[in-house]
Amino acid sequence: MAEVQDDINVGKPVPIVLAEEDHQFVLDEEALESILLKDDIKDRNVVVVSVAGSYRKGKSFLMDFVLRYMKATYHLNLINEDAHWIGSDDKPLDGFSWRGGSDRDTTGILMWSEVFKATLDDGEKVAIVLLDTQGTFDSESTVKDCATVFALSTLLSSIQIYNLKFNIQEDDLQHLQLFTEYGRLALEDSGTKPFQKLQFLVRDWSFPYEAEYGAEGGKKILDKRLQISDKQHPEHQSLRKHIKSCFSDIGCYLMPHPGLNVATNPNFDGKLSDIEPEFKKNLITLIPMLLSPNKLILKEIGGQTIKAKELVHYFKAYIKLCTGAELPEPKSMFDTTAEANNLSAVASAREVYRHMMDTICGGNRPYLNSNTLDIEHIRSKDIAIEQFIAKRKMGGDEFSESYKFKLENDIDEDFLKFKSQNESKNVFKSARTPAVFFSVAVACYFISGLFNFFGIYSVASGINLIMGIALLILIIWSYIRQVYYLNIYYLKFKK
Ligand SMILES: Nc1nc2c(ncn2[C@@H]2O[C@H](COP(=O)(O)OP(=O)(O)OP(=O)(O)O)[C@@H](O)[C@H]2O)c(=O)[nH]1
Ligand SMILES: [Mg+2]
Repeated sequence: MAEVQDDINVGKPVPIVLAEEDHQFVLDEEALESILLKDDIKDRNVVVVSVAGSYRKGKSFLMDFVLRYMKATYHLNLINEDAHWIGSDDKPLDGFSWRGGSDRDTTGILMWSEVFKATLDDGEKVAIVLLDTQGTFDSESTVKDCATVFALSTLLSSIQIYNLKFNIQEDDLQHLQLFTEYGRLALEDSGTKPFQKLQFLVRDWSFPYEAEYGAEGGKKILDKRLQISDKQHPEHQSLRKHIKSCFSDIGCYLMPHPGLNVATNPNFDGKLSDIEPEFKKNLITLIPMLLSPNKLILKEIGGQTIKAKELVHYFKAYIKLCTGAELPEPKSMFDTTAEANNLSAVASAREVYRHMMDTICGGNRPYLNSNTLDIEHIRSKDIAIEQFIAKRKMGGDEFSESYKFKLENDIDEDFLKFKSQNESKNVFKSARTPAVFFSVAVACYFISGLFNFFGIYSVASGINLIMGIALLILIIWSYIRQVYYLNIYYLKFKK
């Protein structure tokens, strides 16, 4: 066993996606290439295992046991020695950095420097990559940060472990929906399920009398949580449909509590002797269940397996997409609700303005002089803005200030339309065009008469021609105007 333990010291966690101070994520291409473009790795198809979920819930701790399994199974070929991979009782746990305490530890995305080589049952030689990720919802990360890390790791992994504590709650599913939707936006729709295996992992499951620890119990709970029925609110139904449509395989495992030493002792260093035997027993079931050679899932994108060297390109492409301006910014539930409140208040206030102006200077109202129109505009605008301010909205005055500004702009835009509609009703102005052609025709008539009088018939007939053209244009102009107004009245009537 000492052999297994010592060998764990080979390899180290390498930050691949770095979290910068200004909430930007940067890919360390050199580090990524140094791991994935090794000669003996780059042409192998990859299996990518990642863990994600909220911060301080034992993700890195779990990945270190995964590492022990990987070392023993794929490095030392101890496949048949069942539980031996877990190591001796007195060895501290190391690998990906983990620790106690309430502040976040892991940031960005880390990749284990050693890629494990495995041979599948059909003889195919593959490479296994391990990722540990920054926890979501710590006090320093924005919703966008959380969505970026979660989406990236889901996009790039073939097995995503969704690490939860105590239970699968509705908000866990809502966050999963938000983050996977964000990831799905980055993908082109290929008509297939965009992601592969999602493994819910419920830590500190406290109700074994209801559903036993392990995958069987997990399935019971998962089926219950993801069940869709007609009695459910449509919001709950669509959430569940969304999750099911995103992953080709979804499983759940219920883990027992690891004991008070693990959870509360500041000097706990990961020794198995300090961990509850039930927890250890379940680690021995869980990890091979996901990662033994016959359980490995090759990473696929758009139905195609991916080689290690290609994974480098996907990392580059996805990070560019997730950090660029193309994707909409995911927001907190509060911001989203406050925004929706404010936008609907803007829309109804704008409607008030439009309605008032319509009754004053709408299509079927007579022409108003521009002074009166300006006064009516200011009056209607004031009433609309008062209504916007009076409407109850989430987010407070400061939040709604920018929406008030938007309302003012929208109203000013509407006013320009009302103004030009009003102008078109000005008989003097609208008669300007036909008047010009009419005058040309009358002038031509007299001038050609003059030339006829002096017997210069050729010039007179040229001028007659111009007169004819002017009259023709006049007729076409009146026809077009008539059709235009008939259309407007028809559309209004239809509304
Ligand atoms: N209650 C409980 N604590 C655990 C479990 N597994 C690990 N821990 C403890 O949880 C603490 C945090 O472990 P980490 O692995 O660093 O947690 P993390 O999720 O990686 O945290 P971040 O990197 O900050 O996101 C440590 O004190 C572990 O001893 C578990 O299953 N249950
Ligand atoms: Mg961690």
